[in-house]
Amino acid sequence: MAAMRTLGPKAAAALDEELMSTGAYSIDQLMELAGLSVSHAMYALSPPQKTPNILVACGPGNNGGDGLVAARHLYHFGYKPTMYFPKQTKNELYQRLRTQLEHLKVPFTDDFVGAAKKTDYIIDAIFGFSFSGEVREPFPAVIKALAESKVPVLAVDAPSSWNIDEGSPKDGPGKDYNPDALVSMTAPKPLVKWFKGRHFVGGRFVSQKIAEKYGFDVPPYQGCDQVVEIGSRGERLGEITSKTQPRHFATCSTYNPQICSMELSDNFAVLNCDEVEGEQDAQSQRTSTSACNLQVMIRAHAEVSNLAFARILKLPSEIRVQIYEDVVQRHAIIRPTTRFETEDSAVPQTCRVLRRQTLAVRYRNTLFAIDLRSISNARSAWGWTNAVSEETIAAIGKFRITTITECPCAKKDVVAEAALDTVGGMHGVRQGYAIVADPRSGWLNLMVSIDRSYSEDPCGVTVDQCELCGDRPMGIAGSLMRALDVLGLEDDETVMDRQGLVDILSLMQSVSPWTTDMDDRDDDFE
Ligand SMILES: NC(=O)C1=CN([C@@H]2O[C@H](COP(=O)(O)OP(=O)(O)OC[C@H]3O[C@@H](n4cnc5c(N)ncnc54)[C@H](O)[C@@H]3O)[C@@H](O)[C@H]2O)[C@H](O)CC1
Ligand SMILES: [K+]
Repeated sequence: MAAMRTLGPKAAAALDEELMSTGAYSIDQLMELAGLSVSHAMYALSPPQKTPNILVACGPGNNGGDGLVAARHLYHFGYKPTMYFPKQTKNELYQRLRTQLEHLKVPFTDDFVGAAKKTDYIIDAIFGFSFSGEVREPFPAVIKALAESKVPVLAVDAPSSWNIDEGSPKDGPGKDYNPDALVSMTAPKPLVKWFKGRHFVGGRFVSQKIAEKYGFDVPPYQGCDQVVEIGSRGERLGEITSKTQPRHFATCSTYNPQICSMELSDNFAVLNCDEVEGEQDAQSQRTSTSACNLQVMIRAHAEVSNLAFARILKLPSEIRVQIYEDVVQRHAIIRPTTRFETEDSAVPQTCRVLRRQTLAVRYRNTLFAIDLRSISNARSAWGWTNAVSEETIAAIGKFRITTITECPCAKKDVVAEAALDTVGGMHGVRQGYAIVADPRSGWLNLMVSIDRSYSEDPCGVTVDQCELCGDRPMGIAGSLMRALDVLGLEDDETVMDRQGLVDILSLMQSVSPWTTDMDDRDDDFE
Protein backbone atom coordinates (compact mmCIF):
# COMPACT_ATOMS: atom_id res chain seq x y z
CA MET A 1 0.00 0.00 0.00
CA ALA A 2 1.31 3.37 -0.90
CA ALA A 3 1.81 5.77 1.96
CA MET A 4 -0.36 8.85 2.06
CA ARG A 5 1.46 11.95 1.00
CA THR A 6 2.62 14.18 3.80
CA LEU A 7 2.33 17.89 4.34
CA GLY A 8 5.43 19.76 5.51
CA PRO A 9 5.21 22.57 8.10
CA LYS A 10 5.32 25.38 5.55
CA ALA A 11 2.68 23.80 3.35
CA ALA A 12 0.51 23.08 6.41
CA ALA A 13 0.70 26.72 7.51
CA ALA A 14 -0.04 27.91 3.96
CA LEU A 15 -3.00 25.55 3.80
CA ASP A 16 -4.39 26.98 7.03
CA GLU A 17 -4.02 30.47 5.59
CA GLU A 18 -5.79 29.47 2.42
CA LEU A 19 -8.63 27.79 4.29
CA MET A 20 -9.12 30.98 6.25
CA SER A 21 -8.93 33.27 3.23
CA THR A 22 -10.24 31.84 -0.02
CA GLY A 23 -11.66 28.88 1.88
CA ALA A 24 -13.90 31.26 3.86
CA TYR A 25 -13.43 29.39 7.11
CA SER A 26 -12.81 31.08 10.44
CA ILE A 27 -10.18 29.73 12.81
CA ASP A 28 -12.92 28.84 15.29
CA GLN A 29 -14.51 26.57 12.75
CA LEU A 30 -11.29 24.84 11.78
CA MET A 31 -10.33 24.36 15.39
CA GLU A 32 -13.77 23.04 16.25
CA LEU A 33 -13.52 20.41 13.53
CA ALA A 34 -9.92 19.61 14.43
CA GLY A 35 -10.80 19.22 18.12
CA LEU A 36 -13.87 17.17 17.27
CA SER A 37 -11.72 14.75 15.29
CA VAL A 38 -9.29 14.48 18.20
CA SER A 39 -12.19 13.48 20.43
CA HIS A 40 -13.33 10.90 17.87
CA ALA A 41 -9.84 9.42 17.66
CA MET A 42 -9.81 9.21 21.45
CA TYR A 43 -13.13 7.42 21.44
CA ALA A 44 -11.90 4.99 18.78
CA LEU A 45 -8.84 4.26 20.89
CA SER A 46 -10.68 3.78 24.13
CA PRO A 47 -14.25 4.65 25.09
CA PRO A 48 -15.08 6.42 28.37
CA GLN A 49 -16.18 3.18 30.05
CA LYS A 50 -12.62 1.95 29.81
CA THR A 51 -10.58 5.09 30.28
CA PRO A 52 -12.78 7.75 31.85
CA ASN A 53 -10.03 10.10 32.98
CA ILE A 54 -8.29 12.03 30.26
CA LEU A 55 -5.57 14.57 30.95
CA VAL A 56 -5.37 17.10 28.15
CA ALA A 57 -2.11 19.03 27.90
CA CYS A 58 -2.57 22.20 25.90
CA GLY A 59 0.17 24.36 24.46
CA PRO A 60 0.04 28.06 23.62
CA GLY A 61 -0.85 27.74 19.92
CA ASN A 62 -3.60 26.26 17.83
CA ASN A 63 -2.53 22.76 18.72
CA GLY A 64 -3.49 23.65 22.28
CA GLY A 65 -6.74 25.08 20.95
CA ASP A 66 -7.52 21.70 19.39
CA GLY A 67 -6.97 20.19 22.82
CA LEU A 68 -9.40 22.64 24.47
CA VAL A 69 -12.07 21.85 21.91
CA ALA A 70 -11.43 18.11 22.14
CA ALA A 71 -11.85 18.22 25.93
CA ARG A 72 -15.31 19.75 25.60
CA HIS A 73 -16.44 17.03 23.21
CA LEU A 74 -14.87 14.37 25.40
CA TYR A 75 -16.84 15.70 28.35
CA HIS A 76 -20.06 15.34 26.38
CA PHE A 77 -19.03 11.82 25.31
CA GLY A 78 -18.86 10.84 28.98
CA TYR A 79 -15.17 11.23 29.78
CA LYS A 80 -13.82 13.21 32.70
CA PRO A 81 -11.22 15.51 31.20
CA THR A 82 -8.68 17.45 33.26
CA MET A 83 -6.86 20.33 31.65
CA TYR A 84 -3.24 21.36 31.87
CA PHE A 85 -2.87 24.70 30.11
CA PRO A 86 0.14 26.47 31.57
CA LYS A 87 0.70 29.22 29.05
CA GLN A 88 -2.61 30.80 28.28
CA THR A 89 -2.87 33.44 25.65
CA LYS A 90 -5.08 36.46 26.09
CA ASN A 91 -6.61 35.70 22.71
CA GLU A 92 -10.40 35.89 22.91
CA LEU A 93 -10.97 32.51 21.24
CA TYR A 94 -8.92 30.74 23.90
CA GLN A 95 -10.71 32.62 26.66
CA ARG A 96 -14.02 31.43 25.29
CA LEU A 97 -12.85 27.84 24.94
CA ARG A 98 -11.69 27.97 28.53
CA THR A 99 -14.96 29.47 29.74
CA GLN A 100 -16.91 26.76 27.95
CA LEU A 101 -14.94 24.15 29.85
CA GLU A 102 -15.38 25.99 33.15
CA HIS A 103 -19.13 25.95 32.63
CA LEU A 104 -18.88 22.18 32.43
CA LYS A 105 -16.81 22.18 35.63
CA VAL A 106 -13.87 20.66 33.82
CA PRO A 107 -10.92 21.10 36.22
CA PHE A 108 -7.64 22.81 35.32
CA THR A 109 -4.47 21.70 37.03
CA ASP A 110 -0.99 23.18 37.39
CA ASP A 111 0.57 19.88 38.31
CA PHE A 112 0.98 17.94 35.10
CA VAL A 113 3.34 15.33 36.51
CA GLY A 114 1.01 14.59 39.43
CA ALA A 115 -2.09 14.53 37.24
CA ALA A 116 -0.37 12.25 34.71
CA LYS A 117 -0.07 9.60 37.41
CA LYS A 118 -3.79 9.61 38.09
CA THR A 119 -5.21 9.60 34.60
CA ASP A 120 -6.12 6.82 32.19
CA TYR A 121 -5.03 8.54 28.99
CA ILE A 122 -3.18 11.70 28.05
CA ILE A 123 -3.82 13.91 25.07
CA ASP A 124 -0.76 15.79 23.94
CA ALA A 125 -1.95 19.05 22.41
CA ILE A 126 1.16 21.01 23.27
CA PHE A 127 2.83 21.68 19.94
CA GLY A 128 1.79 20.98 16.39
CA PHE A 129 3.28 21.84 13.06
CA SER A 130 4.69 25.21 14.17
CA PHE A 131 7.00 23.73 16.77
CA SER A 132 10.67 24.36 16.18
CA GLY A 133 13.97 24.53 18.02
CA GLU A 134 14.60 23.40 21.57
CA VAL A 135 11.68 22.99 23.93
CA ARG A 136 11.36 26.15 26.04
CA GLU A 137 9.97 26.62 29.55
CA PRO A 138 7.62 25.60 30.99
CA PHE A 139 7.37 22.61 28.66
CA PRO A 140 10.58 20.55 29.08
CA ALA A 141 9.25 18.88 32.24
CA VAL A 142 5.94 18.16 30.54
CA ILE A 143 7.58 16.60 27.51
CA LYS A 144 9.78 14.53 29.79
CA ALA A 145 6.71 13.35 31.69
CA LEU A 146 5.07 12.40 28.39
CA ALA A 147 8.15 10.41 27.42
CA GLU A 148 8.08 8.61 30.75
CA SER A 149 4.34 8.23 30.98
CA LYS A 150 3.00 4.88 32.07
CA VAL A 151 -0.40 5.68 30.62
CA PRO A 152 -0.97 5.83 26.89
CA VAL A 153 -0.72 9.10 25.03
CA LEU A 154 -2.61 10.37 22.00
CA ALA A 155 -0.68 13.13 20.25
CA VAL A 156 -2.46 15.82 18.27
CA ASP A 157 -0.94 16.43 14.85
CA ALA A 158 2.60 15.76 16.07
CA PRO A 159 4.26 14.21 19.07
CA SER A 160 5.21 17.46 20.82
CA SER A 161 8.91 18.30 20.53
CA TRP A 162 9.37 16.13 17.45
CA ASN A 163 10.84 17.89 14.47
CA ILE A 164 8.01 18.11 11.94
CA ASP A 165 10.26 17.08 9.07
CA GLU A 166 12.78 14.90 10.84
CA GLY A 167 10.86 13.16 13.57
CA SER A 168 11.94 12.21 17.03
CA PRO A 169 14.62 14.46 18.58
CA LYS A 170 18.09 13.00 19.10
CA ASP A 171 18.33 14.54 22.55
CA GLY A 172 16.40 16.74 24.95
CA PRO A 173 13.33 15.90 27.01
CA GLY A 174 11.46 14.35 24.07
CA LYS A 175 14.27 11.99 23.08
CA ASP A 176 12.39 8.86 24.07
CA TYR A 177 8.92 10.20 23.57
CA ASN A 178 6.91 7.81 21.40
CA PRO A 179 3.20 8.34 21.90
CA ASP A 180 0.91 5.38 21.47
CA ALA A 181 -1.33 7.14 19.01
CA LEU A 182 -1.39 10.15 16.74
CA VAL A 183 -4.17 12.03 15.06
CA SER A 184 -2.84 13.98 12.09
CA MET A 185 -4.81 17.07 11.20
CA THR A 186 -5.83 17.19 7.54
CA ALA A 187 -2.81 15.18 6.39
CA PRO A 188 0.13 13.37 8.01
CA LYS A 189 3.23 15.44 8.54
CA PRO A 190 6.63 14.12 7.36
CA LEU A 191 7.49 13.00 10.90
CA VAL A 192 5.10 10.04 10.56
CA LYS A 193 7.91 8.23 8.80
CA TRP A 194 9.35 7.65 12.27
CA PHE A 195 6.06 7.14 14.09
CA LYS A 196 5.09 3.65 15.11
CA GLY A 197 1.78 3.84 16.95
CA ARG A 198 -1.85 3.88 15.90
CA HIS A 199 -2.46 6.64 13.47
CA PHE A 200 -5.60 8.52 12.56
CA VAL A 201 -6.21 11.37 10.17
CA GLY A 202 -8.87 13.91 11.02
CA GLY A 203 -9.93 17.42 10.12
CA ARG A 204 -12.57 16.61 7.60
CA PHE A 205 -12.88 19.95 5.96
CA VAL A 206 -10.79 20.11 2.83
CA SER A 207 -12.00 19.75 -0.69
CA GLN A 208 -10.34 17.46 -3.19
CA LYS A 209 -9.29 20.52 -5.11
CA ILE A 210 -7.39 21.97 -2.18
CA ALA A 211 -5.82 18.58 -1.48
CA GLU A 212 -4.59 18.42 -5.05
CA LYS A 213 -3.23 21.93 -4.87
CA TYR A 214 -1.22 21.15 -1.74
CA GLY A 215 -0.30 17.65 -2.83
CA PHE A 216 -1.83 15.54 -0.09
CA ASP A 217 -4.49 12.86 0.02
CA VAL A 218 -7.93 13.09 1.56
CA PRO A 219 -8.35 9.81 3.43
CA PRO A 220 -11.44 7.69 2.79
CA TYR A 221 -13.71 8.97 5.56
CA GLN A 222 -16.62 6.62 6.10
CA GLY A 223 -20.17 7.70 6.86
CA CYS A 224 -20.11 10.51 9.39
CA ASP A 225 -16.71 9.54 10.85
CA GLN A 226 -14.44 12.43 11.75
CA VAL A 227 -11.30 10.30 11.57
CA VAL A 228 -9.87 7.52 9.47
CA GLU A 229 -7.36 5.14 10.89
CA ILE A 230 -4.38 4.61 8.67
CA GLY A 231 -1.08 2.78 9.10
CA SER A 232 1.50 4.22 11.46
CA ARG A 233 3.51 5.56 8.58
CA GLY A 234 0.51 6.70 6.64
CA GLU A 235 -0.40 3.56 4.71
CA ARG A 236 -3.94 3.76 3.54
CA LEU A 237 -5.40 1.13 5.78
CA GLY A 238 -8.74 2.82 5.68
CA GLU A 239 -9.35 1.62 2.18
CA ILE A 240 -8.96 -1.98 3.07
CA THR A 241 -10.42 -2.01 6.50
CA SER A 242 -13.76 -0.47 5.88
CA LYS A 243 -16.36 -1.38 8.42
CA THR A 244 -18.15 -3.69 6.08
CA GLN A 245 -15.10 -5.78 5.46
CA PRO A 246 -12.90 -6.24 8.45
CA ARG A 247 -9.55 -7.80 7.93
CA HIS A 248 -9.69 -11.44 8.52
CA PHE A 249 -6.21 -12.72 8.01
CA ALA A 250 -3.63 -12.57 10.60
CA THR A 251 -0.47 -14.16 11.46
CA CYS A 252 2.13 -12.88 13.78
CA SER A 253 5.80 -12.68 13.58
CA THR A 254 7.93 -12.74 16.63
CA TYR A 255 11.00 -11.68 14.87
CA ASN A 256 10.71 -9.77 11.71
CA PRO A 257 10.08 -6.11 12.42
CA GLN A 258 9.62 -5.26 8.80
CA ILE A 259 6.88 -7.66 8.12
CA CYS A 260 4.37 -5.82 10.22
CA SER A 261 4.45 -2.84 7.98
CA MET A 262 4.22 -4.93 4.90
CA GLU A 263 0.78 -4.92 3.39
CA LEU A 264 0.52 -8.39 2.06
CA SER A 265 -2.77 -8.17 0.34
CA ASP A 266 -6.10 -6.48 0.79
CA ASN A 267 -7.17 -8.70 3.57
CA PHE A 268 -4.01 -9.84 5.11
CA ALA A 269 -2.53 -8.28 8.17
CA VAL A 270 0.61 -9.39 9.83
CA LEU A 271 0.89 -8.62 13.47
CA ASN A 272 4.34 -8.40 14.81
CA CYS A 273 4.58 -9.18 18.45
CA ASP A 274 8.24 -9.50 18.92
CA GLU A 275 9.32 -11.20 22.06
CA VAL A 276 7.22 -10.34 25.00
CA GLU A 277 8.69 -12.10 27.93
CA GLY A 278 10.00 -10.09 30.81
CA GLU A 279 10.97 -6.51 30.51
CA GLN A 280 14.08 -7.29 28.61
CA ASP A 281 12.81 -6.12 25.32
CA ALA A 282 10.33 -3.53 26.46
CA GLN A 283 11.23 -0.96 23.90
CA SER A 284 11.06 -3.26 20.96
CA GLN A 285 7.78 -4.67 22.21
CA ARG A 286 6.37 -1.26 22.37
CA THR A 287 7.69 -0.30 19.02
CA SER A 288 6.73 -3.39 17.20
CA THR A 289 3.35 -3.74 18.73
CA SER A 290 2.34 -0.21 18.30
CA ALA A 291 3.72 -0.40 14.81
CA CYS A 292 0.93 -2.67 13.83
CA ASN A 293 -1.78 -0.79 15.59
CA LEU A 294 -2.44 -3.38 18.16
CA GLN A 295 -5.14 -2.30 20.43
CA VAL A 296 -4.59 -4.90 23.02
CA MET A 297 -1.58 -6.82 23.99
CA ILE A 298 -2.01 -9.10 26.88
CA ARG A 299 -0.17 -12.04 28.13
CA ALA A 300 -2.94 -14.37 29.03
CA HIS A 301 -3.63 -17.96 29.62
CA ALA A 302 -1.53 -20.25 27.52
CA GLU A 303 -4.44 -22.53 27.00
CA VAL A 304 -6.59 -19.80 25.70
CA SER A 305 -5.12 -19.49 22.28
CA ASN A 306 -5.32 -23.13 21.49
CA LEU A 307 -8.66 -23.56 23.09
CA ALA A 308 -10.17 -20.44 21.62
CA PHE A 309 -9.56 -22.02 18.32
CA ALA A 310 -11.05 -25.20 19.60
CA ARG A 311 -14.07 -23.27 20.75
CA ILE A 312 -14.57 -21.76 17.36
CA LEU A 313 -14.47 -25.20 15.90
CA LYS A 314 -16.82 -26.38 18.62
CA LEU A 315 -14.39 -28.83 20.07
CA PRO A 316 -15.23 -30.07 23.52
CA SER A 317 -12.89 -28.28 25.83
CA GLU A 318 -12.56 -26.65 29.17
CA ILE A 319 -11.61 -23.35 27.77
CA ARG A 320 -11.70 -20.60 30.29
CA VAL A 321 -13.24 -18.14 27.97
CA GLN A 322 -14.54 -16.20 30.90
CA ILE A 323 -11.10 -15.38 32.14
CA TYR A 324 -9.95 -14.61 28.71
CA GLU A 325 -12.71 -12.22 27.84
CA ASP A 326 -12.52 -10.74 31.25
CA VAL A 327 -8.86 -10.01 30.87
CA VAL A 328 -9.41 -8.54 27.49
CA GLN A 329 -12.12 -6.27 28.82
CA ARG A 330 -10.06 -5.09 31.71
CA HIS A 331 -6.99 -4.31 29.72
CA ALA A 332 -8.53 -3.24 26.52
CA ILE A 333 -6.05 -0.49 26.01
CA ILE A 334 -2.91 -1.42 27.71
CA ARG A 335 0.63 -0.48 27.15
CA PRO A 336 2.60 -3.45 26.05
CA THR A 337 5.20 -2.67 28.63
CA THR A 338 2.75 -2.73 31.49
CA ARG A 339 3.33 -5.53 33.92
CA PHE A 340 0.07 -7.24 34.50
CA GLU A 341 1.00 -8.61 37.84
CA THR A 342 0.85 -5.19 39.37
CA GLU A 343 -1.60 -3.65 37.02
CA ASP A 344 -4.83 -4.98 38.37
CA SER A 345 -5.13 -6.55 41.73
CA ALA A 346 -8.65 -7.68 40.91
CA VAL A 347 -7.41 -10.50 38.72
CA PRO A 348 -5.12 -12.46 41.01
CA GLN A 349 -6.28 -15.77 39.63
CA THR A 350 -4.96 -14.85 36.24
CA CYS A 351 -1.52 -13.88 37.45
CA ARG A 352 -0.10 -17.30 37.19
CA VAL A 353 -1.77 -17.59 33.91
CA LEU A 354 -0.27 -14.37 32.75
CA ARG A 355 3.20 -15.68 33.24
CA ARG A 356 2.63 -17.99 30.37
CA GLN A 357 3.54 -17.10 26.89
CA THR A 358 0.35 -16.16 25.26
CA LEU A 359 -0.67 -12.86 23.99
CA ALA A 360 -4.20 -11.81 23.32
CA VAL A 361 -4.50 -9.17 20.73
CA ARG A 362 -7.49 -7.33 19.50
CA TYR A 363 -6.78 -6.10 16.07
CA ARG A 364 -9.67 -4.08 14.79
CA ASN A 365 -12.64 -6.39 14.72
CA THR A 366 -10.86 -9.60 15.39
CA LEU A 367 -9.59 -11.05 18.57
CA PHE A 368 -6.41 -13.01 18.22
CA ALA A 369 -4.74 -15.18 20.69
CA ILE A 370 -1.14 -15.67 19.92
CA ASP A 371 0.83 -18.38 21.53
CA LEU A 372 4.41 -17.40 22.01
CA ARG A 373 5.73 -20.50 23.63
CA SER A 374 8.93 -21.74 22.30
CA ILE A 375 8.93 -24.94 20.39
CA SER A 376 12.46 -25.94 21.01
CA ASN A 377 13.93 -23.96 23.79
CA ALA A 378 12.92 -21.29 26.17
CA ARG A 379 15.17 -18.67 24.74
CA SER A 380 13.43 -18.33 21.47
CA ALA A 381 9.77 -17.62 21.31
CA TRP A 382 7.85 -18.17 18.16
CA GLY A 383 4.43 -16.89 17.49
CA TRP A 384 1.50 -18.72 16.13
CA THR A 385 -1.82 -17.36 15.27
CA ASN A 386 -4.13 -19.78 16.85
CA ALA A 387 -7.36 -17.97 16.66
CA VAL A 388 -9.02 -16.29 13.78
CA SER A 389 -12.35 -14.56 13.83
CA GLU A 390 -15.50 -16.57 14.07
CA GLU A 391 -16.82 -15.01 10.88
CA THR A 392 -13.71 -16.12 9.13
CA ILE A 393 -14.06 -19.63 10.33
CA ALA A 394 -17.68 -19.57 9.27
CA ALA A 395 -16.60 -18.50 5.82
CA ILE A 396 -14.12 -21.30 5.54
CA GLY A 397 -15.12 -24.52 3.90
CA LYS A 398 -11.85 -26.08 2.89
CA PHE A 399 -8.92 -27.04 5.01
CA ARG A 400 -5.47 -28.10 4.07
CA ILE A 401 -2.13 -28.77 5.57
CA THR A 402 0.90 -27.47 3.83
CA THR A 403 4.37 -28.39 4.81
CA ILE A 404 6.95 -25.82 4.01
CA THR A 405 10.44 -27.12 3.90
CA GLU A 406 12.14 -24.50 1.85
CA CYS A 407 13.58 -21.19 2.73
CA PRO A 408 10.76 -18.66 2.56
CA CYS A 409 12.72 -16.61 0.07
CA ALA A 410 12.09 -19.36 -2.42
CA LYS A 411 8.36 -19.01 -1.95
CA LYS A 412 6.92 -16.05 -3.62
CA ASP A 413 3.51 -16.65 -2.22
CA VAL A 414 3.11 -13.91 0.35
CA VAL A 415 0.75 -15.85 2.52
CA ALA A 416 3.12 -18.74 2.74
CA GLU A 417 5.97 -16.38 3.37
CA ALA A 418 4.23 -14.71 6.21
CA ALA A 419 3.17 -17.98 7.68
CA LEU A 420 6.67 -19.23 7.43
CA ASP A 421 7.97 -16.23 9.16
CA THR A 422 5.36 -16.74 11.79
CA VAL A 423 6.46 -20.23 12.47
CA GLY A 424 10.03 -19.23 12.64
CA GLY A 425 11.09 -20.64 9.34
CA MET A 426 13.32 -17.76 8.59
CA HIS A 427 15.04 -17.26 11.84
CA GLY A 428 15.74 -20.32 13.78
CA VAL A 429 14.59 -23.75 14.60
CA ARG A 430 12.63 -24.37 11.53
CA GLN A 431 9.54 -25.95 12.72
CA GLY A 432 6.24 -24.72 13.80
CA TYR A 433 2.88 -24.06 12.38
CA ALA A 434 0.51 -21.30 11.58
CA ILE A 435 -3.10 -21.20 10.78
CA VAL A 436 -3.80 -18.81 8.01
CA ALA A 437 -7.38 -18.32 7.04
CA ASP A 438 -8.30 -17.04 3.64
CA PRO A 439 -12.01 -16.41 3.29
CA ARG A 440 -11.68 -15.29 -0.29
CA SER A 441 -10.43 -18.63 -1.45
CA GLY A 442 -12.29 -20.43 1.29
CA TRP A 443 -9.19 -22.14 2.54
CA LEU A 444 -7.99 -22.51 6.05
CA ASN A 445 -4.33 -23.31 5.77
CA LEU A 446 -2.54 -25.11 8.48
CA MET A 447 0.97 -24.36 7.50
CA VAL A 448 3.70 -26.44 8.95
CA SER A 449 7.29 -25.58 8.65
CA ILE A 450 9.85 -28.26 9.18
CA ASP A 451 13.43 -28.20 8.23
CA ARG A 452 15.18 -31.15 9.66
CA SER A 453 18.54 -29.99 8.43
CA TYR A 454 18.54 -26.91 10.53
CA SER A 455 20.16 -27.45 13.84
CA GLU A 456 20.99 -24.16 15.41
CA ASP A 457 18.75 -21.42 16.67
CA PRO A 458 19.67 -17.75 16.68
CA CYS A 459 20.75 -17.89 20.29
CA GLY A 460 23.36 -20.43 19.33
CA VAL A 461 21.70 -23.30 21.12
CA THR A 462 22.11 -26.51 19.26
CA VAL A 463 19.01 -28.56 18.90
CA ASP A 464 20.50 -31.96 19.00
CA GLN A 465 17.46 -34.12 18.81
CA CYS A 466 14.73 -34.14 16.31
CA GLU A 467 11.75 -33.24 18.31
CA LEU A 468 9.34 -34.54 15.77
CA CYS A 469 10.48 -38.11 15.92
CA GLY A 470 12.16 -37.98 19.33
CA ASP A 471 10.74 -39.61 22.40
CA ARG A 472 9.13 -36.53 23.65
CA PRO A 473 7.06 -34.78 21.06
CA MET A 474 7.51 -31.08 21.43
CA GLY A 475 5.28 -28.24 20.64
CA ILE A 476 2.58 -27.85 18.14
CA ALA A 477 4.42 -28.92 15.04
CA GLY A 478 5.41 -32.11 16.79
CA SER A 479 1.90 -32.83 17.88
CA LEU A 480 0.55 -32.10 14.45
CA MET A 481 3.02 -34.44 12.85
CA ARG A 482 2.10 -37.14 15.30
CA ALA A 483 -1.59 -36.58 14.74
CA LEU A 484 -1.08 -36.92 11.01
CA ASP A 485 0.89 -40.07 11.55
CA VAL A 486 -1.86 -41.55 13.65
CA LEU A 487 -4.43 -40.66 11.03
CA GLY A 488 -2.22 -41.94 8.24
CA LEU A 489 -2.29 -38.60 6.47
CA GLU A 490 0.40 -36.99 4.41
CA ASP A 491 2.06 -34.01 5.96
CA ASP A 492 1.89 -31.97 2.82
CA GLU A 493 -1.10 -30.65 0.97
CA THR A 494 -3.47 -32.80 2.92
CA VAL A 495 -6.94 -31.56 2.22
CA MET A 496 -9.66 -32.21 4.73
CA ASP A 497 -13.16 -31.19 5.62
CA ARG A 498 -14.14 -29.40 8.78
CA GLN A 499 -14.55 -32.64 10.67
CA GLY A 500 -11.09 -33.65 9.54
CA LEU A 501 -9.63 -30.52 11.03
CA VAL A 502 -11.55 -31.00 14.23
CA ASP A 503 -10.22 -34.55 14.46
CA ILE A 504 -6.70 -33.41 13.85
CA LEU A 505 -6.83 -30.66 16.42
CA SER A 506 -8.34 -32.99 19.01
CA LEU A 507 -5.76 -35.58 18.29
CA MET A 508 -2.99 -33.02 18.50
CA GLN A 509 -4.15 -32.21 21.99
CA SER A 510 -4.18 -35.83 23.03
CA VAL A 511 -0.91 -36.95 21.48
CA SER A 512 0.98 -33.98 22.78
CA PRO A 513 -0.89 -31.73 25.16
CA TRP A 514 0.09 -28.24 24.24
CA THR A 515 -0.23 -26.68 27.56
CA THR A 516 0.95 -29.05 30.24
CA ASP A 517 4.47 -29.57 29.08
CA MET A 518 5.12 -25.88 29.20
CA ASP A 519 4.91 -25.54 32.95
CA ASP A 520 8.54 -26.27 33.55
CA ARG A 521 9.53 -23.59 31.14
CA ASP A 522 7.84 -20.74 32.85
CA ASP A 523 10.75 -20.01 35.06
CA ASP A 524 12.98 -19.44 32.13
CA PHE A 525 10.85 -16.52 31.20
CA GLU A 526 10.71 -14.85 34.53
N1 LIG B 1 -5.23 22.62 8.99
C1 LIG B 1 -5.50 22.01 10.09
O1 LIG B 1 -5.64 20.85 10.06
C2 LIG B 1 -5.64 22.77 11.32
C3 LIG B 1 -4.82 22.49 12.37
N2 LIG B 1 -4.85 23.16 13.52
C4 LIG B 1 -3.90 22.90 14.57
O2 LIG B 1 -3.01 23.95 14.63
C5 LIG B 1 -1.70 23.47 14.83
C6 LIG B 1 -0.69 24.47 14.44
O3 LIG B 1 -0.93 25.59 15.22
P1 LIG B 1 0.05 26.81 15.39
O4 LIG B 1 -0.66 27.81 16.20
O5 LIG B 1 0.57 27.21 14.08
O6 LIG B 1 1.25 26.27 16.20
P2 LIG B 1 1.48 25.19 17.32
O7 LIG B 1 0.30 24.96 18.14
O8 LIG B 1 2.08 24.00 16.63
O9 LIG B 1 2.61 25.77 18.22
C7 LIG B 1 2.96 27.13 18.20
C8 LIG B 1 3.13 27.61 19.61
O10 LIG B 1 4.15 26.89 20.23
C9 LIG B 1 5.20 27.76 20.57
N3 LIG B 1 6.47 27.08 20.33
C10 LIG B 1 6.99 26.74 19.15
N4 LIG B 1 8.15 26.16 19.32
C11 LIG B 1 8.39 26.14 20.64
C12 LIG B 1 9.47 25.69 21.46
N5 LIG B 1 10.55 25.15 20.91
N6 LIG B 1 9.37 25.79 22.80
C13 LIG B 1 8.29 26.35 23.37
N7 LIG B 1 7.25 26.85 22.66
C14 LIG B 1 7.31 26.72 21.31
C15 LIG B 1 5.02 28.99 19.72
O11 LIG B 1 5.57 30.12 20.34
C16 LIG B 1 3.52 29.06 19.61
O12 LIG B 1 2.98 29.68 20.75
C17 LIG B 1 -1.69 22.22 14.06
O13 LIG B 1 -0.63 21.37 14.41
C18 LIG B 1 -3.05 21.66 14.38
O14 LIG B 1 -3.02 20.97 15.59
C19 LIG B 1 -5.84 24.24 13.75
O15 LIG B 1 -6.50 24.05 14.94
C20 LIG B 1 -6.95 24.29 12.73
C21 LIG B 1 -6.67 23.83 11.38
K1 LIG C 1 0.95 17.67 19.82
